[in-house]
Amino acid sequence: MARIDIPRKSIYRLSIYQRCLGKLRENDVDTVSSEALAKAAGVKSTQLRKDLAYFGQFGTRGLGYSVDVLSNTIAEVLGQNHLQPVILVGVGNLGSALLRYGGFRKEGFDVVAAFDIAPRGQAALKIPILNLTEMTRFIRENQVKMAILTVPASGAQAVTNQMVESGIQAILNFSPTVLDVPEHVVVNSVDLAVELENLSYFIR
Ligand SMILES: NC(=O)c1ccc[n+]([C@@H]2O[C@H](COP(=O)([O-])OP(=O)(O)OC[C@H]3O[C@@H](n4cnc5c(N)ncnc54)[C@H](O)[C@@H]3O)[C@@H](O)[C@H]2O)c1
Repeated sequence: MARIDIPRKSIYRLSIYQRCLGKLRENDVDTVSSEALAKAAGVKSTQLRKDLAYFGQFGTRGLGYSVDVLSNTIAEVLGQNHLQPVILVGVGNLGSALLRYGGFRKEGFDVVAAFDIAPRGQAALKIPILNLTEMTRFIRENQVKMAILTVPASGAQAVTNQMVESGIQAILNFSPTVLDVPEHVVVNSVDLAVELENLSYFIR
């Protein structure tokens, strides 16, 4: 499957479809029409069909999609069939708040360790908080491919370089800086200020 040719927004929407399918599963619903699933996901049904067409032929005309088959396929595409190990770097206010959140595991992500230049023991966090000097060895030994970056902007690029050299291929970046990474590495940046700014436009 040529992942490269699939638009990133389609991959985002797969996660949204997967959440809707999860709710249908909880309610013991076996099949769903593309219109109903699209409506639940907040997209047009043409968009849904186009997104799913990247991954094969689903659904039967008039019958809709099998909730189980579609959900399992999306899980496979998104790599949710096994727990994905993730590390976090920068255990300050934001980093430790994220580490205290226990919900990533049920979404398929296992935050296995966190790193800091000045690690402080935080028993409540339940995972090892290690010195940054141990990061490369840890990533290689545990074949970690994903990282969450919550260091100050000044250190973000250097940490990123070290992560990428060690084998990290996907970074969820909270640092307010544009990261320079090689082509095979994907960065998703989150900036709550941008989101707030966008909302503030609509309340005028
Ligand atoms: N994207 C967002 O919406 C959003 C929201 C809040 C904060 N942030 C950003 O997240 C980052 C962290 O914010 P915070 O409030 O948690 O800061 P903080 O100062 O509380 O924590 C930063 C932590 O990173 C560690 N650190 C510093 N340099 C490091 C390095 N080179 N390698 C490893 N660890 C290092 C520090 O020891 C500290 O524990 C900042 O860049 C901030 O701007 C982003």
